[in-house]
Amino acid sequence: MPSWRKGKHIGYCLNDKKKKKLNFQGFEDLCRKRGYEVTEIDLAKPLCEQGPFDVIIHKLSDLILESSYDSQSHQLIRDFQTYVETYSSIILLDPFPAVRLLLDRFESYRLLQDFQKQDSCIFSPPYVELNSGTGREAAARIREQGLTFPLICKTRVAHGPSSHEMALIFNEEGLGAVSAPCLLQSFVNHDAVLFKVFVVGSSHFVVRRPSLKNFPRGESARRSIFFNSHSVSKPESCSRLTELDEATLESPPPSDNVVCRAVRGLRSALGLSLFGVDLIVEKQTGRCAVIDVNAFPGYEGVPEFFSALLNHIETLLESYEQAARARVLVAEYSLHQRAPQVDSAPESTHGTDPRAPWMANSLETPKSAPAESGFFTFAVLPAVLSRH
Ligand SMILES: Nc1ncnc2c1ncn2[C@@H]1O[C@H](COP(=O)(O)OP(=O)(O)OP(=O)(O)O)[C@@H](O)[C@H]1O
Ligand SMILES: O=P(O)(O)O[C@H]1[C@H](OP(=O)(O)O)[C@@H](OP(=O)(O)O)[C@@H](O)[C@@H](O)[C@@H]1OP(=O)(O)O
Ligand SMILES: [Mg+2]
Ligand SMILES: [Mg+2]
Repeated sequence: MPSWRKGKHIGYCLNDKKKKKLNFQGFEDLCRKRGYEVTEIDLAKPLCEQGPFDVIIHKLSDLILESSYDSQSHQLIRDFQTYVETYSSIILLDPFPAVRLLLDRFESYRLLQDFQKQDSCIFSPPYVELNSGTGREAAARIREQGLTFPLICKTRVAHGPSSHEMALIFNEEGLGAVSAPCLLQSFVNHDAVLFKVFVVGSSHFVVRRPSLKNFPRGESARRSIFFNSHSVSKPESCSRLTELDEATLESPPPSDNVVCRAVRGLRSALGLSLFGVDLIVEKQTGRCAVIDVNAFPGYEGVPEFFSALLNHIETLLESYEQAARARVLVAEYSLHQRAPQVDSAPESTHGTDPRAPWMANSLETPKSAPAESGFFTFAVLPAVLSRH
């Protein structure tokens, strides 16, 4: 067994629905088979009695959201965060600030707008944010921004049952029913096919799903359509809204190159390991649009999920161990350099030690490297450097 695996402890914290849906017991079994200790974390008990942990996997989205208005949840999240900060060697999948960003569509769509400026391989449909106000104000904002109907209305909160309630709006009158805070996004015709990209560390998997059918562009007299996103884009979804009115050829998926660039860019911008990106291909132009980003999605249709997750964890553990070893070497080296020279190598040897420049550079990389330079620079090395 490699040294970085020895005695390692993985904790996880998922609600019953998530555990059941993922059949998470299968992951526990896989981890134990490879020699890991695995513990389901009980948030009602002090974390320090359940650890120490090397890795913690969680989907605490419910609790993070509740923590903004419920004092008990607030305390639980604070305790969790304090624990993880105190034991900075813990690899947390995923960090709270990045998860929090995805719980708020205003935040995540702003990030997508910025992202499309850097890489035009994808676009994010234009939208307006509505914090408050009436339909009339919404109409004014839409005209101001030059958005055209149809529009899709999404709640600001991106997680939880009510966050999946949406509306398709075809005219100004329909705006009367929107309730803020929400956003109104341009509807993009895409032949009723959605591509879900499920990301696990440096791997990703593309799964085809049903999606909303095409609608004529421009304002029309049609009544608004209210729907739940889970009734249109789940593998088993069977809705009139996903039945195309016209016969079309099966849409090809976006190119590997586009998907890879989008995933790499978003992973780096978000600093997340476990997330999903919903892509659609615009019918008129063939351009690829990102319409949704989800923290720790369902991975349905990805039989390799557990092995990919464990491989990712092992990659992180191994690089943490390597970085820790490098730090020890650096510390030893500098001690050695400061120590009085007695009878060891001649002084000049220290100055020309080939390890020295490499180690100095490697330690400076995280501070100077741009965030786009990849997941390891963004998410792993800073944590590695603060580990010991
Ligand atoms: N801008 C758009 N243009 C066309 N169709 C869209 C657009 N945005 C969303 N859709 C359709 O609406 C569905 C739900 O939208 P979205 O993915 O934003 O909702 P969600 O509730 O966050 O989904 P999830 O369950 O993946 O978190 C999509 O699967 C797609 O069919
Ligand atoms: O479990 P499911 O398969 O329904 O997973 C869904 C997940 O529900 P969860 O709460 O159980 O994780 C949803 O989370 P919340 O938005 O509600 O946070 C969201 O991420 C969907 O995108 C996932 O559907 P998918 O995109 O994978 O099809
Ligand atoms: Mg979605
Ligand atoms: Mg979503």
